[in-house]
Amino acid sequence: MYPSVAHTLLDIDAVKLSPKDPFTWASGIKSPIYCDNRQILGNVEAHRKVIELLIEQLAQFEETDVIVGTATAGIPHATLIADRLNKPSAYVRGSKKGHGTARQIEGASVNGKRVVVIEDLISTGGSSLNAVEALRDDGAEVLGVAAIFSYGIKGAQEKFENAECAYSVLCDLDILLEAAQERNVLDTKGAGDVRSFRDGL
Ligand SMILES: O=P(O)(O)OC[C@H]1O[C@H](OP(=O)(O)OP(=O)(O)O)[C@H](O)[C@@H]1O
Ligand SMILES: O=C(O)c1cc(=O)[nH]c(=O)[nH]1
Repeated sequence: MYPSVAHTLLDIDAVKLSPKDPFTWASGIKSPIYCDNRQILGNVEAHRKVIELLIEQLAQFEETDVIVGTATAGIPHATLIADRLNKPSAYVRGSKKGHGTARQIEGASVNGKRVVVIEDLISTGGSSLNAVEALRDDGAEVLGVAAIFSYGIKGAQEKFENAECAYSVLCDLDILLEAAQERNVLDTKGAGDVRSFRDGL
Protein backbone atom coordinates (compact mmCIF):
# COMPACT_ATOMS: atom_id res chain seq x y z
CA MET A 1 0.00 0.00 0.00
CA TYR A 2 1.05 3.52 -0.68
CA PRO A 3 0.36 6.31 1.89
CA SER A 4 1.38 8.77 -0.82
CA VAL A 5 -1.75 7.78 -2.76
CA ALA A 6 -3.87 8.84 0.24
CA HIS A 7 -2.10 12.20 0.17
CA THR A 8 -2.69 12.49 -3.57
CA LEU A 9 -6.43 11.82 -3.09
CA LEU A 10 -6.52 14.49 -0.39
CA ASP A 11 -4.46 16.91 -2.52
CA ILE A 12 -6.98 16.72 -5.36
CA ASP A 13 -10.02 16.92 -3.04
CA ALA A 14 -11.27 13.50 -4.06
CA VAL A 15 -12.35 12.71 -0.49
CA LYS A 16 -15.61 14.21 0.65
CA LEU A 17 -17.03 14.06 4.17
CA SER A 18 -20.68 14.73 4.87
CA PRO A 19 -21.81 13.00 8.07
CA LYS A 20 -25.02 15.05 8.31
CA ASP A 21 -26.13 14.53 4.72
CA PRO A 22 -24.71 11.08 3.84
CA PHE A 23 -23.77 9.95 0.35
CA THR A 24 -25.53 6.98 -1.21
CA TRP A 25 -23.12 4.35 -2.47
CA ALA A 26 -23.72 2.05 -5.45
CA SER A 27 -24.77 -0.65 -2.96
CA GLY A 28 -27.40 1.65 -1.44
CA ILE A 29 -25.37 2.09 1.75
CA LYS A 30 -25.60 5.60 3.21
CA SER A 31 -22.10 6.80 3.99
CA PRO A 32 -20.54 9.83 5.72
CA ILE A 33 -17.58 9.57 3.30
CA TYR A 34 -17.24 9.44 -0.48
CA CYS A 35 -13.98 8.98 -2.32
CA ASP A 36 -14.41 10.35 -5.82
CA ASN A 37 -11.49 8.80 -7.67
CA ARG A 38 -12.87 10.17 -10.93
CA GLN A 39 -11.23 13.44 -9.85
CA ILE A 40 -7.88 11.79 -10.63
CA LEU A 41 -8.65 12.27 -14.33
CA GLY A 42 -8.54 16.03 -13.81
CA ASN A 43 -4.97 16.03 -12.55
CA VAL A 44 -2.28 14.87 -14.98
CA GLU A 45 0.36 14.18 -12.31
CA ALA A 46 -2.04 12.31 -10.07
CA HIS A 47 -3.27 10.21 -12.95
CA ARG A 48 0.28 9.37 -14.08
CA LYS A 49 1.22 8.37 -10.57
CA VAL A 50 -1.82 6.12 -10.10
CA ILE A 51 -1.23 4.45 -13.46
CA GLU A 52 2.42 3.78 -12.63
CA LEU A 53 1.52 2.28 -9.26
CA LEU A 54 -1.27 0.15 -10.69
CA ILE A 55 1.21 -1.18 -13.25
CA GLU A 56 3.58 -1.95 -10.36
CA GLN A 57 0.75 -3.89 -8.66
CA LEU A 58 0.12 -5.92 -11.80
CA ALA A 59 3.61 -7.39 -11.49
CA GLN A 60 2.26 -9.68 -8.76
CA PHE A 61 -0.06 -11.34 -11.26
CA GLU A 62 1.04 -13.73 -13.97
CA GLU A 63 1.65 -12.47 -17.48
CA THR A 64 -1.63 -10.88 -18.58
CA ASP A 65 -3.20 -10.98 -22.03
CA VAL A 66 -5.94 -8.36 -21.64
CA ILE A 67 -6.37 -5.38 -19.29
CA VAL A 68 -10.03 -5.00 -18.38
CA GLY A 69 -11.69 -1.94 -16.83
CA THR A 70 -14.95 -1.88 -14.89
CA ALA A 71 -17.57 0.50 -16.26
CA THR A 72 -17.34 3.27 -15.88
CA ALA A 73 -14.71 4.53 -13.46
CA GLY A 74 -12.18 1.76 -14.11
CA ILE A 75 -12.18 2.27 -17.88
CA PRO A 76 -9.83 5.25 -18.30
CA HIS A 77 -7.20 3.67 -16.06
CA ALA A 78 -7.43 0.28 -17.76
CA THR A 79 -7.13 1.91 -21.17
CA LEU A 80 -3.98 3.83 -20.23
CA ILE A 81 -2.42 0.81 -18.54
CA ALA A 82 -3.09 -1.36 -21.58
CA ASP A 83 -1.47 1.26 -23.80
CA ARG A 84 1.63 1.45 -21.56
CA LEU A 85 1.91 -2.34 -21.47
CA ASN A 86 1.19 -2.67 -25.18
CA LYS A 87 -1.75 -4.98 -24.52
CA PRO A 88 -5.35 -5.02 -25.70
CA SER A 89 -8.07 -3.75 -23.40
CA ALA A 90 -11.72 -4.37 -22.72
CA TYR A 91 -14.34 -3.17 -20.30
CA VAL A 92 -17.23 -4.78 -18.48
CA ARG A 93 -20.60 -3.08 -18.18
CA GLY A 94 -22.65 -3.52 -15.01
CA SER A 95 -25.11 -5.52 -17.09
CA LYS A 96 -25.69 -6.51 -20.70
CA LYS A 97 -26.45 -3.63 -23.05
CA GLY A 98 -30.17 -3.49 -23.86
CA HIS A 99 -29.69 -2.80 -27.57
CA GLY A 100 -27.11 -3.16 -30.31
CA THR A 101 -24.87 -6.18 -29.69
CA ALA A 102 -26.37 -6.76 -26.21
CA ARG A 103 -22.87 -7.36 -24.87
CA GLN A 104 -21.70 -6.91 -21.30
CA ILE A 105 -18.00 -7.14 -22.18
CA GLU A 106 -16.77 -4.74 -24.83
CA GLY A 107 -13.46 -4.47 -26.62
CA ALA A 108 -10.88 -7.25 -26.79
CA SER A 109 -12.10 -10.84 -26.75
CA VAL A 110 -11.44 -12.41 -23.33
CA ASN A 111 -12.33 -16.02 -24.12
CA GLY A 112 -9.35 -18.21 -23.17
CA LYS A 113 -7.34 -15.13 -22.12
CA ARG A 114 -5.64 -14.26 -18.83
CA VAL A 115 -7.06 -10.95 -17.71
CA VAL A 116 -6.69 -8.48 -14.85
CA VAL A 117 -9.52 -6.21 -13.81
CA ILE A 118 -8.83 -2.56 -13.06
CA GLU A 119 -11.35 -1.03 -10.66
CA ASP A 120 -11.24 2.48 -9.25
CA LEU A 121 -12.73 1.66 -5.87
CA ILE A 122 -13.93 -1.27 -3.78
CA SER A 123 -16.66 -0.74 -1.19
CA THR A 124 -18.72 -3.93 -0.90
CA GLY A 125 -16.82 -5.48 -3.81
CA GLY A 126 -20.09 -6.16 -5.62
CA SER A 127 -19.21 -4.24 -8.79
CA SER A 128 -15.73 -5.78 -9.12
CA LEU A 129 -16.98 -9.30 -8.57
CA ASN A 130 -19.89 -8.79 -10.93
CA ALA A 131 -17.28 -7.98 -13.60
CA VAL A 132 -15.18 -10.99 -12.58
CA GLU A 133 -18.20 -13.28 -12.92
CA ALA A 134 -19.07 -11.92 -16.37
CA LEU A 135 -15.46 -12.40 -17.50
CA ARG A 136 -15.34 -15.98 -16.20
CA ASP A 137 -18.69 -16.72 -17.86
CA ASP A 138 -17.13 -15.50 -21.08
CA GLY A 139 -14.21 -17.93 -20.72
CA ALA A 140 -11.56 -15.63 -19.24
CA GLU A 141 -9.06 -16.62 -16.58
CA VAL A 142 -9.23 -13.74 -14.12
CA LEU A 143 -5.82 -13.32 -12.47
CA GLY A 144 -7.09 -10.69 -10.07
CA VAL A 145 -8.48 -7.23 -9.47
CA ALA A 146 -6.30 -4.16 -8.91
CA ALA A 147 -8.02 -1.11 -7.44
CA ILE A 148 -6.97 2.35 -6.39
CA PHE A 149 -8.86 2.41 -3.10
CA SER A 150 -10.72 0.05 -0.82
CA TYR A 151 -12.71 0.79 2.30
CA GLY A 152 -11.41 -2.44 3.82
CA ILE A 153 -14.92 -3.69 4.56
CA LYS A 154 -14.68 -7.18 6.05
CA GLY A 155 -17.59 -8.50 3.99
CA ALA A 156 -15.85 -7.38 0.79
CA GLN A 157 -12.73 -9.34 1.68
CA GLU A 158 -14.90 -12.41 2.34
CA LYS A 159 -16.65 -11.96 -1.01
CA PHE A 160 -13.30 -11.96 -2.82
CA GLU A 161 -12.20 -15.03 -0.88
CA ASN A 162 -15.43 -16.87 -1.68
CA ALA A 163 -15.04 -15.97 -5.34
CA GLU A 164 -11.41 -17.18 -5.19
CA CYS A 165 -10.32 -13.91 -6.68
CA ALA A 166 -7.08 -12.18 -5.71
CA TYR A 167 -7.15 -8.41 -5.31
CA SER A 168 -4.77 -5.65 -4.43
CA VAL A 169 -5.29 -1.98 -3.69
CA LEU A 170 -3.03 1.05 -3.66
CA CYS A 171 -4.60 2.57 -0.57
CA ASP A 172 -7.29 1.80 2.00
CA LEU A 173 -9.47 3.67 4.47
CA ASP A 174 -7.09 3.23 7.41
CA ILE A 175 -4.20 4.75 5.47
CA LEU A 176 -6.46 7.54 4.22
CA LEU A 177 -7.64 8.39 7.75
CA GLU A 178 -4.04 8.50 9.00
CA ALA A 179 -3.10 10.88 6.18
CA ALA A 180 -6.19 13.03 6.86
CA GLN A 181 -5.24 13.27 10.54
CA GLU A 182 -1.62 14.15 9.71
CA ARG A 183 -2.96 17.02 7.61
CA ASN A 184 -5.48 18.08 10.27
CA VAL A 185 -8.34 17.45 7.84
CA LEU A 186 -9.82 15.17 10.49
CA ASP A 187 -9.37 15.02 14.24
CA THR A 188 -9.20 11.79 16.24
CA LYS A 189 -12.95 11.73 16.82
CA GLY A 190 -13.79 12.41 13.17
CA ALA A 191 -11.46 9.65 12.00
CA GLY A 192 -12.82 7.29 14.67
CA ASP A 193 -16.40 7.97 13.55
CA VAL A 194 -15.58 7.09 9.93
CA ARG A 195 -13.68 3.97 11.02
CA SER A 196 -16.61 2.87 13.21
CA PHE A 197 -19.00 3.39 10.29
CA ARG A 198 -16.82 1.11 8.12
CA ASP A 199 -16.37 -1.46 10.88
CA GLY A 200 -20.14 -1.56 11.37
CA LEU A 201 -20.87 -2.54 7.78
O1 LIG B 1 -17.70 -2.20 -4.29
P1 LIG B 1 -19.06 -1.67 -4.63
O2 LIG B 1 -19.98 -1.67 -3.44
O3 LIG B 1 -19.65 -2.33 -5.80
O4 LIG B 1 -18.89 -0.13 -4.96
C1 LIG B 1 -17.84 0.37 -5.72
C2 LIG B 1 -18.26 0.71 -7.11
O5 LIG B 1 -19.13 1.85 -7.09
C3 LIG B 1 -18.62 2.87 -7.93
O6 LIG B 1 -19.15 2.78 -9.22
P2 LIG B 1 -20.55 3.40 -9.61
O7 LIG B 1 -21.60 2.34 -9.52
O8 LIG B 1 -20.78 4.64 -8.83
O9 LIG B 1 -20.41 3.70 -11.14
P3 LIG B 1 -19.32 4.47 -12.03
O10 LIG B 1 -18.09 3.61 -12.02
O11 LIG B 1 -19.99 4.47 -13.34
O12 LIG B 1 -19.10 5.83 -11.49
C4 LIG B 1 -17.14 2.58 -8.01
O13 LIG B 1 -16.59 3.12 -9.18
C5 LIG B 1 -17.07 1.09 -7.96
O14 LIG B 1 -17.19 0.51 -9.25
O1 LIG C 1 -19.62 2.52 -2.99
C1 LIG C 1 -19.67 3.41 -3.84
O2 LIG C 1 -20.54 3.51 -4.69
C2 LIG C 1 -18.61 4.45 -3.84
C3 LIG C 1 -18.02 4.88 -2.69
C4 LIG C 1 -17.05 5.89 -2.78
O3 LIG C 1 -16.46 6.35 -1.80
N1 LIG C 1 -16.73 6.37 -3.99
C5 LIG C 1 -17.32 5.93 -5.11
O4 LIG C 1 -16.99 6.40 -6.20
N2 LIG C 1 -18.26 4.97 -5.03
